[in-house]
Amino acid sequence: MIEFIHVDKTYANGTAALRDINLRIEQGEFVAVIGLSGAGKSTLIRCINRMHEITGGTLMVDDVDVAKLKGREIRRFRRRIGMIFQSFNLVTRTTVLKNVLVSFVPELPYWRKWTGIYTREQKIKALEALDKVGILDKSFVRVDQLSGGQQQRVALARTLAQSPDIILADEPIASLDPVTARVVMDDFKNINKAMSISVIMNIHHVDMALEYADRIIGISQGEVVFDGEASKVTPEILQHIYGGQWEGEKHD
Ligand SMILES: Nc1ncnc2c1ncn2[C@@H]1O[C@H](COP(=O)(O)OP(=O)(O)OP(=O)(O)O)[C@@H](O)[C@H]1O
Repeated sequence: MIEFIHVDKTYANGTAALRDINLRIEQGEFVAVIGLSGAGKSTLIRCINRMHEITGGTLMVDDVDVAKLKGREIRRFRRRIGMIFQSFNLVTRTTVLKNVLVSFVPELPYWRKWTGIYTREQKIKALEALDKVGILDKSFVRVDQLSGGQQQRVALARTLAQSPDIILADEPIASLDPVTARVVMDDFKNINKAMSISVIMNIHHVDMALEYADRIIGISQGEVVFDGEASKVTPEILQHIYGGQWEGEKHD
């Protein structure tokens, strides 16, 4: 469970990105965070794994008070939380399998880190993760020979291999065409449902958010202005979230 209790985030330059956020996200939910550019979506997501520090309130992940973690505890805590970015963050000049195996590096003993020797179990786990996202046949292909959608699936497999409880996804389909975006969203949904991994996704494609997520959190100027089931979202609610600037989905 993720719980925001009166959470504020003010950046060093004085920008108040999050104001008095109160949220409770249960294990296994698929949540889409929507709102105008600059509303605070990315900040909200990145506070959960402490890529950003909150400046007020309390943020709990299960029984962990995230702000109180120190040094090695932060690294251990982050192992439970996968992060997917718009830009995939892969090493493109090496194979798919090696990119997934990288997720085990923090667990390796010192000497194995340098030699890059992974155990049989780790290799099997990596291949299983690639199978789950449907690209097992690409395991020995170099990442730079894959399409954008396939690369995002490698990133997803890398995250899955670390057996996370939560996946944070920061605009994961922003650079993909609509057909490929749908394939990647299907992967997220399958993983969410089959493995009960919570997915918290910051997404600009409102139609995709409404179709795939169970719950929508609408953010405007750092505040939660809507929190409810995706099926209950109306054009009026979207107008409210987007400050009257909602004109329907643009497909480009
Ligand atoms: N490192 C930073 N330092 C100062 N201000 C920041 C920083 N990162 C974000 N901000 C500001 O905080 C506010 C929220 O930004 P954030 O990136 O969370 O919005 P967002 O809704 O994710 O936007 P987008 O959809 O464009 O990614 C914005 O006003 C932004 O300019």
